[in-house]
Amino acid sequence: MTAAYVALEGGHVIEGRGRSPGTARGELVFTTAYSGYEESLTDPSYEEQVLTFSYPLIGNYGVREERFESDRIHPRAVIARELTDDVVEWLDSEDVPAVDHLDTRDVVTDVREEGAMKCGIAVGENATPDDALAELERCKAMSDHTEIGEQVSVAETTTHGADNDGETVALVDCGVKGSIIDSLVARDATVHVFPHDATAADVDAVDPDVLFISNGPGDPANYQAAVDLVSEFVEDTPVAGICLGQQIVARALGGTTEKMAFGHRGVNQPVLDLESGQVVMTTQNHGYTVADPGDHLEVTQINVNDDTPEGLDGTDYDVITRQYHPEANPGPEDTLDFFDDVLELATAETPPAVVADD
Ligand SMILES: NC(=O)CC[C@H](N)C(=O)O
Repeated sequence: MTAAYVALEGGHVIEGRGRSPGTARGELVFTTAYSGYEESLTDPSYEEQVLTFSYPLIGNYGVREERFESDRIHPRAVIARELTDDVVEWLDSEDVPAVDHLDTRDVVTDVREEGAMKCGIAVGENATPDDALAELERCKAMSDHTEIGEQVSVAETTTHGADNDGETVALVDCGVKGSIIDSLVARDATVHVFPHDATAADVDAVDPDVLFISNGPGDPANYQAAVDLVSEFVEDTPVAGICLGQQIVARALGGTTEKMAFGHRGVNQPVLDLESGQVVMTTQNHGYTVADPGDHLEVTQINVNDDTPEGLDGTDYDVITRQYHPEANPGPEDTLDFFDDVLELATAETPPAVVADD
């Protein structure tokens, strides 16, 4: 075991036990999820962040690739009270620094009180507090990661469920989780996954029944191409979105987004559906929120803890979005029917088949 230091914005340095060596910097956030570490670590929405697990033991059921949401680990570094050897081996194999044996209650309390903050990490035989402080010094604010979409998106368009008979989905990949694509393909959709900066002509070429904006890391203000795409399509094509997708859709329709103090990350965030009065448990991972939905969207679901918008519907256009993660990986499966609703919206817009009248 080696030395490990975590330098927090403001200069406070916490000492821990080094498990996977290296230096890193990023926005310090925490998740309260007590399982699902494989899904969280491979969720592209954690790009440029340092993930603290508030649950004290991480790795107790091993590491299995079939649970991965993408092909790599996205947080820049990982902090937990206790990491198992299995998970450390995985982090080490991808050069992701890891620290344990520190009081994560202190880290979480700091983030809750001060908000998500920059941090610097140094782990290794000769690591020093100054190395961690030097990383902190170089850490950018999340909103300054203007090219973050490029870091996580596909380079070329790919197609999933090509042999399916259902709806055609044009999914804009701003850092999509694999289980979102799987949820659509399992419902017989053909999903064309486009780079985050796809043009209207690219998307038009597949004649989509619905334009779907994915989840993804960073500030929605840094995804102007996707915002423009929504504006161009929304009059004629149904639009759906998850998490970053909800934020992008709101920005495209005259709404605004803002940074939250420390965000929502966990698997037991209660959400109230304003029409049915039903509360569902949801899985979440976001640090921004829709501040004002604008004139073309209405809030249909809210977070029970802080009233922030969790679901939006179009008032003038066919639009449906969620701030939480209905694909529920990890998470309770209360919300999977979102994908049925999206495909129903898409079906409704499909012009009736022309039947020969002979
Ligand atoms: N999971 C997501 O799509 C996250 C959205 C956005 N990056 C946020 O932090 O709010």
